[in-house]
Amino acid sequence: MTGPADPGAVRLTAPAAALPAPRRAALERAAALFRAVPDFPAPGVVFQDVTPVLADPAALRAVVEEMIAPYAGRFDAVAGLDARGFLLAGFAAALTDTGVLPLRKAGKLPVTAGHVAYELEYGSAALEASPELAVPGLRVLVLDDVLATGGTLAAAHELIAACGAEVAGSAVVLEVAGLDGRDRVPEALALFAA
Ligand SMILES: O=P(O)(O)OC[C@H]1O[C@H](OP(=O)(O)OP(=O)(O)O)[C@H](O)[C@@H]1O
Ligand SMILES: Nc1ncnc2[nH]cnc12
Repeated sequence: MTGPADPGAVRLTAPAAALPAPRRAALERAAALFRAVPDFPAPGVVFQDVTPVLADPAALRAVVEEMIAPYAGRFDAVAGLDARGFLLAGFAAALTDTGVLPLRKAGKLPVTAGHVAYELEYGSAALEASPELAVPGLRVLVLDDVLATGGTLAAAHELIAACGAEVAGSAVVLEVAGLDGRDRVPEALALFAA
């Protein structure tokens, strides 16, 4: 059972709240699918696991379509952030006839065009991009599952700019409250909050 006292409770946030009833129902269903995992990957962290949402066909489609809707016609490629962002970006690219640009954790790509280090809730990391991102003026939509401290998304924005491309917009499935991620990327769309 969820409620205000449940630290893992997920709620649908605006602008999705203003949607037609069937779409809103699909998103409400998605909200109920998140799995909150206490003390993962470190004590005190309530990890918001989006995997059950990705495994549900109706929820997955509703979520991805809502993430890309505000940016329709305004991006040339979709960047997915390592690792769950890859899955969202692949679906979004297929829906919009665009390509995928994986922004990977450092050391995974054979050839890199940029490298940006950052901090997150439970450690530090770095993102790298392939040379396909280094196209001046390329308009890139950035997708990820979770916005927490905002370190990852801010690093992605920095990496895209450093490669000469442009951030067309950013969207995450869920924003974790209380970690000030919104302060770092105020323009990012978040469909849900916890
Ligand atoms: O807003 P932030 O504090 O930067 O946190 C958000 C990031 O943290 C999680 O990934 P994680 O780095 O754990 O990587 P993973 O996909 O390899 O699990 C999540 O998928 C986001 O990418
Ligand atoms: N609480 C959290 N849940 C999922 N991903 C995260 N990344 C950073 N904090 C997170």
